Amino acid sequence: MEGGVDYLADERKKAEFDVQQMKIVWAGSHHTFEISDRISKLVANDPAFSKDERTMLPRKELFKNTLRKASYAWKRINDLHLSEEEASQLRFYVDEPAFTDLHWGMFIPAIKGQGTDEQQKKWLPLAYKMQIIGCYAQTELGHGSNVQGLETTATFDPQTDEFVIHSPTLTSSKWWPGGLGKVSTHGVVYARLITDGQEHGIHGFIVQLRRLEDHRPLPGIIIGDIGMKFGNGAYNTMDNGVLRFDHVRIPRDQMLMRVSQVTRDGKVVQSDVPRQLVYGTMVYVRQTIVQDASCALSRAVCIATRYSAVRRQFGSHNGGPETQVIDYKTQQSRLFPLLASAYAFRFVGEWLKWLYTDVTQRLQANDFSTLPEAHACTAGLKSLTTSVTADGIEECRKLCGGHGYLCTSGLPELFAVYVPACTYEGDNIVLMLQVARILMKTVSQLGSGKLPVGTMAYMGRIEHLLQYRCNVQKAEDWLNPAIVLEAFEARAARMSVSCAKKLSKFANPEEGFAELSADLVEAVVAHCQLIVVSKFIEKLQQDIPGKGVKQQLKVLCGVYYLFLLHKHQGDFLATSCVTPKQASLANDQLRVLYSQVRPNAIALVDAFNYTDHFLGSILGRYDGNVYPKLYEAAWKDPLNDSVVPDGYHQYIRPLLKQQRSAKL
Ligand SMILES: CC/C=C\C/C=C\C/C=C\C/C=C\C/C=C\C/C=C\CCCCC(=O)SCCNC(=O)CCNC(=O)[C@H](O)C(C)(C)COP(=O)(O)OP(=O)(O)OC[C@H]1O[C@@H](n2cnc3c(N)ncnc32)[C@H](O)[C@@H]1OP(=O)(O)O
Ligand SMILES: Cc1cc2nc3c(=O)[nH]c(=O)nc-3n(C[C@H](O)[C@H](O)[C@H](O)COP(=O)(O)OP(=O)(O)OC[C@H]3O[C@@H](n4cnc5c(N)ncnc54)[C@H](O)[C@@H]3O)c2cc1C
Repeated sequence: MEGGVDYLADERKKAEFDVQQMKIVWAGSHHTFEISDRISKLVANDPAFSKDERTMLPRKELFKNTLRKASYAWKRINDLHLSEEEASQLRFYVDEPAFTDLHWGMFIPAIKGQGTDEQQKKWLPLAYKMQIIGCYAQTELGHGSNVQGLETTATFDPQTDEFVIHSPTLTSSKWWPGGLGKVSTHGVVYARLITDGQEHGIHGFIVQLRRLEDHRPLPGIIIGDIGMKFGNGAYNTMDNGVLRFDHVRIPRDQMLMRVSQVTRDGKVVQSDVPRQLVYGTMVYVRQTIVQDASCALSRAVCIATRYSAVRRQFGSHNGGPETQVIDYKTQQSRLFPLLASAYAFRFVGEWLKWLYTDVTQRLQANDFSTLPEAHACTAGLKSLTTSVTADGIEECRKLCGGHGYLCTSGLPELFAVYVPACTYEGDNIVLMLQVARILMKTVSQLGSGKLPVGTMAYMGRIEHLLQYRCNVQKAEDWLNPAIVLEAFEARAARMSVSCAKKLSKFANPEEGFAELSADLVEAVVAHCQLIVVSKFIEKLQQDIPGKGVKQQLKVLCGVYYLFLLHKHQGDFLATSCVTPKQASLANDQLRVLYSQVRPNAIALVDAFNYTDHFLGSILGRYDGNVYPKLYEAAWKDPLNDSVVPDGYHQYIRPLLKQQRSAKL
């Protein structure tokens, strides 16, 4: 803290709950809090992990710096004998996208999920020790969303017992895989399997890309980086790559064979495992992306909340201090729903992690029954949470006024790094449409006696939900979770049923689906919001220790669902789930809740336990010492290295001279 002064101390004194206990709720457990707290400080206190100049560095220097940090991080992980959990926290707090994300986050999970026991035994030890570095090479120049449209081929050659990996067209070039451009030695490459002239769909293959001796591409391989991406610094620390194969040969046992096997004589044998498991790595990563959304949103909210308490504009009485901008109701109505969303996404992310772990255990026991539920939840929640988070970061920038636009606010880089989350791991609309298919299938089966399960179980009460009338009579009734849940269930069910009815009028269901796709996406949003609301309410049913902690979470939960109700009141009114009067009462109650959040706002963002290093924001500093630090930082800009700028003699002086002579 600057000179020990805490400019936000008065704000911190207003807190009505035990912040330390809230930190544990946010972290998930004492255990995860302890690891996250220790590792974040370890990173923050190590100058080798400084990120001060990231937005100023030219690409080559930026990238080399990322390599240095990744290699140093690996050294620290080994020197300190960190566990897998600690190592992953260390990478997280280093806070710089790098090839290691894809190595640990996709390459290894792909081998674990789609490789046979022997393949895992052979490849995983090498990958765990980073003796090989891998990427996930699925997307191509011509196709990303449409995985079945990928063009790279893997043709089995029975003569040599090898696959021939080939890029037959320009559009079949692999394009986008992170870590591919300059670093990876290996990739899990997705390609169309061809044996004996017949196609057998998309499969994953482990392909060596670069020589381990000198890092040069293997014969037949062209490989490079795809170029600069959005923003300074930001995601440009990542070497997203392009890759082409010219008849590259790999041994047969490098096809990932858990889902299907190719025998020595070229026969394709399907195992009991459903073919969708080829998409399994994406399910895993989508689930981590939901958890990551709460991190990114909470970061932006932490910056905007602290700065809103520091910043004063207008409202001085008799020469007294001006009003803190956080006290403006408009500021609260934009900021507090995002604060509540950060907590909501945290809890739904926690639940999704549980769901994913449960599905994985079932898969190991050959129980595939919950795979569609896992697919629907990860796809839908990934879309919902990343869209809200990307928009939320931008809203936080606006909430910080002009200073939010400075790189030193941390918000521009956070936005630039985050916004591709709406696209990678499945374009958000494409994923919503996947959920729409599952919703429509569920509605169509309602009369058949097959009861919907999991997050679709509410559809089983369809008769009741179609008859439902909300009985809210006064604003406080909206604090009753049972009333809220039913209103959200009825809205989601009615929107789905309405789409299903319209769909049934089309002779060709695919045509109908395409025609109604915008309405379907709205129905999916309603369904996914219901999941988030219900998981927040479930969280509140747990035993949550700590003075005032549960009460604060109840307030945030109320803010979350009432804000949604207000924002989407068109849906609620059009489906007759609430009356105009009830919608207005919901908004009255929302204002009451905002005033309850206000004294706790700073403590609620302190509970994220972010170090100043991780936040990387002068506006979000823990001590609130914003102005002197902004002023100081301006002088560090390279443009201020000299009083007279480079180019003065060439461009400014002749201009000024010309104006002088024109006047004379
Ligand atoms: C990665 C980093 C992770 C951790 C790093 C560690 C530390 C860092 C710290 C924190 C980071 C935390 C989080 C991550 C943050 C950053 C991430 C960093 C980098 C990002 C990497 C991004 C990588 C990629 O983008 S990889 C490429 C992803 N590509 C896609 O997602 C493509 C999208 N398209 C598809 O999924 C499919 O093609 C489709 C589903 C749209 C269509 O498929 P198909 O043509 O087969 O069509 P359908 O007929 O519709 O479907 C057939 C049936 O299959 C079912 N289905 C579809 N998908 C799945 C699935 N995934 N699982 C199960 N089932 C599925 C479908 O329902 C149909 O079923 P039915 O019963 O027959 O009807
Ligand atoms: C930063 C970043 C990192 C990435 N990392 C990797 C990686 O490591 N490995 C990898 O393999 N890939 C990676 N990708 C690729 C990524 O997975 C794809 O870009 C993503 O899946 C979207 O596919 P697309 O680019 O084909 O989009 P497109 O499908 O071309 O989308 C373009 C537009 O068309 C719309 N659209 C497409 N299909 C439909 C439809 N059926 N109905 C309605 N609208 C539709 C979309 O909504 C979108 O608006 C990365 C991408 C980015 C941006």
